[in-house]
Amino acid sequence: MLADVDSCILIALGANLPQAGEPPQATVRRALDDLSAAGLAGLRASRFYATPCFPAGAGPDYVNAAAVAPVPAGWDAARLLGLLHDIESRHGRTRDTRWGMRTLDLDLLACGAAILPDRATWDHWHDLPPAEQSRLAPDRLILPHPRLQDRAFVLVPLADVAPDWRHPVTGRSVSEMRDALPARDIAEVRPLPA
Ligand SMILES: Nc1nc2c(c(=O)[nH]1)N=C(CO)CN2
Repeated sequence: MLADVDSCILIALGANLPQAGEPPQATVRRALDDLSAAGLAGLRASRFYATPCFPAGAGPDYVNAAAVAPVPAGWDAARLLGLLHDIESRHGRTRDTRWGMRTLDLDLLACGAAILPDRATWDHWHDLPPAEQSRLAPDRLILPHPRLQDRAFVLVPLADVAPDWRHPVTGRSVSEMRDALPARDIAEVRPLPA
């Protein structure tokens, strides 16, 4: 268990298209290595999971994982987001592909207990439809991620590495948010053999 989950970043990883002849699982593994090599010392990764594409039928099954790492000294959320975008592009991610198809998707879920851009805006934005959120914050610097509490393919892996992290707005822990999801959603998130 990490000493202080409040000073950690939480990252969600997902991929459902092969990249350079390698299956999604290999891309996710490389992305984790890239994150460590780029300065996220002490990064810890979840197990890998096979998950049905959301929305249903929009593409092949995903491989999803999550990672947690202490925020490196002097780094802010914008620098972290820049790094995630860099690693996505290195692994063939283009920003115009269809929503259900990704060679690699790295989402910054949270940066410690930061609420960005600020509490009042977060309260307003997080209730908006996802398309409207993306329009208002194209760089996705709404933190915590507005859909963090909704998705089993995010919360099940995240509970492997940060079950006790608490959402700074709602006060709910990762394991509480996971347990609030429909059992059927959780059952669909299947651990892959190591
Ligand atoms: N199961 C699953 N479905 C998705 C995912 C994902 O990571 N996992 N990411 C998406 C685009 O961000 C769209 N749909």
